[in-house]
Amino acid sequence: MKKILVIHTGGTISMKQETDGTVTLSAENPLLGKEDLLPSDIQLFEEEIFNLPSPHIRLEDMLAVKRRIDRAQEEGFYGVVVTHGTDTLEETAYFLDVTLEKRISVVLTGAMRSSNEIGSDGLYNFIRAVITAANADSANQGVLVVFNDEIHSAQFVTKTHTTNVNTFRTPTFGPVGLISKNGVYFVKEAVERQTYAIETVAGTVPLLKAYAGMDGTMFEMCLAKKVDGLVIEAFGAGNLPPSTLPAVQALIDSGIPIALVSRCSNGMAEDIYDYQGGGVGLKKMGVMFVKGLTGQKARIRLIIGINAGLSGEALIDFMTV
Ligand SMILES: NC(=O)C[C@H](N)C(=O)O
Repeated sequence: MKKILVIHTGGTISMKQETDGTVTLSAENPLLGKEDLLPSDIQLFEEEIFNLPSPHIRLEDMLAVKRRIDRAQEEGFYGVVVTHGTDTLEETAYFLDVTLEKRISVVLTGAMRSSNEIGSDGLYNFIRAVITAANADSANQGVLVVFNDEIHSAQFVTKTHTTNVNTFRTPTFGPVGLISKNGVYFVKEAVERQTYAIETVAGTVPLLKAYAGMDGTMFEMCLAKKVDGLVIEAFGAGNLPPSTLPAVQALIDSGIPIALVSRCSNGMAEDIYDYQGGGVGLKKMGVMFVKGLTGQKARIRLIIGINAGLSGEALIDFMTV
């Protein structure tokens, strides 16, 4: 028997549609008691640790999920499935990927259509996630996200569509595997990663997106608020308008770590352009170029780095791997 722990956290997968078309929290989780739909060698243990729409999920909640999975590893579970709202699912998945010293499979899933909507994807995704968690190859992968018969790594997956069931994509690198009618197939090996077992998630780390004509106002506000770190979604390969530079420099001078990603949905930020505001100058100023992560994941990473006590060169190494 393969014992799989299911941690329900809420989201559309556990919601229902009202007669007026609005979608709300359901008092009873519609996924409970579906073991009959699974292969007979899988035994489910389900816990509803919260029932939150995922815009309500905080870093503290992600830490609570991580701690429950730590215990599950000690309790001898074969794997863990986390059901979660899709809005912030990628952030929780990435948080777990960087903080869990993982020895068993960990799979996140959710739904785009609530439990009683026509074509609801919740139960289907749930069953496929459990089957993936029970697969022998899944433990060797990082934290996984299963949607619509695709398996994605937590590191690069992102929600790309507001309502489509095929919303979770991995833009630059593609999925790591798929679930067919007969089995689970991985086509990529997991990238070697170092994990950081943090105990706190303190700190204010805003995320700013660059736009044409941006000036230093938002950066000055961050300085005035004494933020603990900042993530910038810069243009293209990693560039900013010249008018932001004095404020960016002031933040760096006051010791606030700044990480930079691209606002493009494909590729990675690099120091290529050597004009005013270009990546070459930003890197020389001390801005950390993060490879391939979205802004929201770079923010999770910077908070983890800060709470792991990293600073200076160690923080740069952690952020720029
Ligand atoms: N599809 C979903 O789960 C979206 C919902 N707003 C949530 O994240 O909780």
